[in-house]
Amino acid sequence: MKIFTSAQIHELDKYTIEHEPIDSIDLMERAAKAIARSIAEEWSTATPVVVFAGPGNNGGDALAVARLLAEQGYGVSAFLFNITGHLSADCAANKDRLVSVKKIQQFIEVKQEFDPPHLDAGTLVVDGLFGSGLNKPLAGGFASLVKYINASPASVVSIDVPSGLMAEDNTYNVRANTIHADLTLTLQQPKLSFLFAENQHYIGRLKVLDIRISEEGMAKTDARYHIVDENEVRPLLKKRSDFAHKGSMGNALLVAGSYGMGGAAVLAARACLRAGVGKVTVHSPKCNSLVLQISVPEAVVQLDQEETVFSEPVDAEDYTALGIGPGLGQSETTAIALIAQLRRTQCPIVADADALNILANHRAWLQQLPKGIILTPHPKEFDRINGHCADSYERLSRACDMAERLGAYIIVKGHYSALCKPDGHVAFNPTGNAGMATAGSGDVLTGIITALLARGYKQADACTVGMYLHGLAGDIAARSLGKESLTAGDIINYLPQAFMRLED
Ligand SMILES: NC(=O)C1=CN([C@@H]2O[C@H](COP(=O)(O)OP(=O)(O)OC[C@H]3O[C@@H](n4cnc5c(N)ncnc54)[C@H](OP(=O)(O)O)[C@@H]3O)[C@@H](O)[C@H]2O)[C@@H](O)CC1
Ligand SMILES: [K+]
Repeated sequence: MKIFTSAQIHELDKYTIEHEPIDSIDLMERAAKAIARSIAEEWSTATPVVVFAGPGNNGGDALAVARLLAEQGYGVSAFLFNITGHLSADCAANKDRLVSVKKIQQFIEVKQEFDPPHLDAGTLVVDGLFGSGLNKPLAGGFASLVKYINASPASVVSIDVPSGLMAEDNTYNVRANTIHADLTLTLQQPKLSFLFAENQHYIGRLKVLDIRISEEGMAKTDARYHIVDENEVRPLLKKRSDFAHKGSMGNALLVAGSYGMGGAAVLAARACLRAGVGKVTVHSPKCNSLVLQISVPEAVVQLDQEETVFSEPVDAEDYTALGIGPGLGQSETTAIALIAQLRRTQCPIVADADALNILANHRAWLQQLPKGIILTPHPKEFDRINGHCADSYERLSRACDMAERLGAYIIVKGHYSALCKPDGHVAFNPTGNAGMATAGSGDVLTGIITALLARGYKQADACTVGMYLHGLAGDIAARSLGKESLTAGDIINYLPQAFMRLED
């Protein structure tokens, strides 16, 4: 699903009006009907409803919803904030329609002074102050109103966007002046800012309402961001030839593990095998010899000359992919071996965990990374490499810049892991759950992506399929085991079911 920016949504709105064709007031009515329907599904007509409408089309939606709910028998009070004396055309038209409906309990157009209504726990507030047209932080009376609503025990439904939240960049926004919704009914598609962890408590539950924005318009519009779905992943999966043998299914090299961190190498190797690779070799310090041989008998173990750390680059000529970093440690010996390994390796590479921490300690080396390298930082690792980011939007923007600058694929891991590609596009992964926030989960992802690269998937496809499978395996595991008890090993154990689901 493409994620359009506010400016693009505005254009698509116009495109739909011109090409469907439909009058803009009728498109608003379509949106309002979908919103009123969703409200009626959850709140009975016994619920007192207080609607707060702003001067733009978000307010227009809200006034139309007020009318529709009043017609259905709800007790509705509506407040329209017209401080500047200017309403959008469709907001003004809906004001007139609302006033002409005699069923509304109370309608007040606020021009100056405002005496807020009492909001108790049984009240439903419909927040239609601002949507995708918010262009600066809320201040003054609007900020006070938002704080008043947030402090009340009432339930809050936000139309399209919780008022005060920008649809994309909230880096310079005033977060205290943002509605905390229980439910956000967003139109057509989630907004970019909804995908960021720090915004979840403003949005509450999210429901996306289809208002039939022109399919043709959406297909024609290039979106920088999109959310991956199963239909995109299925055709990317490589079929196994009946004549496959282990030599034709990829030869992966994992450079992983140090003293006390042999488990990371084990997890990456097991995940790599479960992701369908023909052969895996694990290069690890001598101390991990036994643990690897016993835990992953399918893997070839290649021992470093050192007892406890990775110290010498490996000849990677015969391998079809390299995964490097899990449990590697950050000793200076390892750092030097790492950069030498990255420089001399010709096959596709995924670098994770301590490989990223080492790069963070030697930022000048970033320029020497081979083009097409895949980096898989979690937010803290990314900030270590790139410098502190104030929020997820800033981190995403910087990750995009870095991906373009280095010609790299950067997966910033999170609830919606974001794959930033060198061409500036970003793919968000929708699978996965909070149970996967557990040690070793990242090592498993590294193993999966290494396997896919080794099998011949292009970098972007290996990342997309790898993220999706990793999350899907975690989701299937969580259904059987619950989120609390989920371990990284469980993600590996459920990979077969994830593959089978996609191959169905
Ligand atoms: N395709 C779709 O998805 C459809 C979308 N629809 C709906 O349209 C909504 C977008 O409507 P919109 O463009 O009119 O913007 P909206 O959010 O109402 O605000 C604009 C007004 O707010 C003002 N303003 C801005 N910031 C401010 C601030 N900090 N403090 C004070 N004022 C501020 C701004 O004034 P300005 O600064 O421009 O003078 C302007 O007056 C969208 O969210 C959805 O609900 C549906 O109807 C149908 C199809
Ligand atoms: K809103």
